[in-house]
Amino acid sequence: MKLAELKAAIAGSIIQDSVTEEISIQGLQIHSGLINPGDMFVAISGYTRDGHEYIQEAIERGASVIIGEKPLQLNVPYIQVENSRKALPRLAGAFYDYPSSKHKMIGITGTNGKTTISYMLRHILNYAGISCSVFGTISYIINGEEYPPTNTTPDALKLQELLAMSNDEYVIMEISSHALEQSRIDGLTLDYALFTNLAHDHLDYHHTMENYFRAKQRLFNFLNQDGQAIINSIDPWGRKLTSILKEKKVPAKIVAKEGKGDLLIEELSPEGSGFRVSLNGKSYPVILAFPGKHNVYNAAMSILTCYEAGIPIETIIAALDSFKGVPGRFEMIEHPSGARFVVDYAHTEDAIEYCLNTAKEMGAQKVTHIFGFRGGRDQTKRGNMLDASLMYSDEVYLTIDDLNEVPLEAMLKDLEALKLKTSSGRVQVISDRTAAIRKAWLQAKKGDWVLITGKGPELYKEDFLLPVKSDLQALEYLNHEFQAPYKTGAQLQGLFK
Ligand SMILES: CC(=O)N[C@H]1[C@@H](OP(=O)(O)OP(=O)(O)OC[C@H]2O[C@@H](n3ccc(=O)[nH]c3=O)[C@H](O)[C@@H]2O)O[C@H](CO)[C@@H](O)[C@@H]1O[C@H](C)C(=O)N[C@@H](C)C(=O)N[C@H](CCC(=O)O)C(=O)O
Ligand SMILES: Nc1ncnc2c1ncn2[C@@H]1O[C@H](COP(=O)(O)OP(=O)(O)OP(=O)(O)O)[C@@H](O)[C@H]1O
Repeated sequence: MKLAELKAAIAGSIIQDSVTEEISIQGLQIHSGLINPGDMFVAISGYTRDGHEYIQEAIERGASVIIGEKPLQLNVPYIQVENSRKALPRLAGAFYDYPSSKHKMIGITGTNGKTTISYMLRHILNYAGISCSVFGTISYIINGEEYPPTNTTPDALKLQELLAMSNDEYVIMEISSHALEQSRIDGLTLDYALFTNLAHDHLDYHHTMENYFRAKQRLFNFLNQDGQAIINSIDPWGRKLTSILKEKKVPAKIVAKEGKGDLLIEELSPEGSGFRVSLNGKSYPVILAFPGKHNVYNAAMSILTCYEAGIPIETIIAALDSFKGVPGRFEMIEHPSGARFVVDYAHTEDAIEYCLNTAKEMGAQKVTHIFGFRGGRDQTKRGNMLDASLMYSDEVYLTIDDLNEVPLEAMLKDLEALKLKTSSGRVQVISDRTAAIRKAWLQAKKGDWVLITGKGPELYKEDFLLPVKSDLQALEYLNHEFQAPYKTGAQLQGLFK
């Protein structure tokens, strides 16, 4: 691509431009280590590092043009812009020929439910014969192929590259508040923008709930002219957003339980697997083999979005009937005794409440909750998460999700301090996550439910006692070992010491 075309995309934000000759740009990169000869390198001042410090490496690797935001004299063509992070989506959009315009775009934001809704939407669209890509926390699915994700929302460069790769009609994107703050989706226009809910999370980054909410609101600036907001107004922040959008005259459709709404949830069965929705004055029964009231709300958001996209309601309901669930979200495993083990990705107070409450409503007689925290991230939510856990469980094993470079001793000290604060006598700190799972496995009896939350399908970053890499693998391992006929109880005890 010609440099002139890329410069046109950032015209207005150029401060200094030493390049007069026409240059052909082979590729665009933000990481110096990925530069090939003839590429443009965009230096970004980051949160942990400064991309400008890697310009020399980029030049050595053959970068032909550098974009940055500092006044520099270089021996290669250099363009100084006001803000490199904001210039990046414009450059990337132009480089990949504005690929979002070739797709119907659905963006989903909110603290919880984004992944679940994106999987439900994909399932319904596919059922209706419509192809779609998904970019989110679990994976990037494009043209039917799965790719490991970098971030929940990819950076602006990766995002445009993925959009260009996709031949799918629809693209469903989870859009994190970080992405909205960091201009990752600048330049996109959305056909549908969904808001699920807001709960205490990521305050290490946003500091206050109001800031966090403001970041989420930005999503609705990306709606195209005919675009449609879809809001879960069962959530109080959703109701607040509805009023804000109304004032701004942004067209919004509303999911509600009672009162006014474009889709009303009626007659919710206690554990949530069966419910009715009312839409356009008609009432429809929906069967969802994926438990939890929270998943009813997710299904309602998906139904309304697909309905707005023109899929017949009968098709949508038939599709949901065969929806099997989402990896690591309320995944149930039966213990040989008949006890239930559940692996779930809950990592906020409200998600814990929903999950534990679902177990109660499904008949749990005793609930053991195994959960932990990620080192270095929002620590202000920990106490509330433990309170929520104690409200709905009989026994809590506090453990770790991953250390994230925090020393184990420091993490254990925090866990012990939390335990002391509760003074409930129902909390045990077990630093090794798999030891906690094993303890619960050995004690489980019919009627017991054990919920293991926080990691979902994610792989462990630490090495634990059991030779496994995830919560689900730990359960498979225990199931296998304890059913293997040639091992005596004593041998097994030895194995796990
Ligand atoms: C705090 C944060 O959000 N950081 C994000 C940010 O990183 P950054 O730009 O500050 O990167 P940096 O490491 O400081 O480096 C600065 C620049 O130097 C460049 N560099 C660096 C090293 C080198 O050798 N050469 C080089 O050129 C880098 O490519 C970068 O351009 O921009 C990067 C590109 O978009 C993101 O990958 C990165 O996400 C980090 C990994 C992260 O953990 N982010 C989390 C907080 C996040 O974004 N999470 C949300 C989901 C939240 C949720 O709902 O659960 C998400 O969307 O994933
Ligand atoms: N609508 C909802 N309301 C509250 N909690 C929910 C809702 N949907 C899912 N959850 C809980 O949140 C967890 C994460 O769900 P999901 O992965 O769908 O959310 P997410 O927004 O994609 O989260 P993340 O961005 O952290 O990946 C689930 O395992 C469940 O415990």
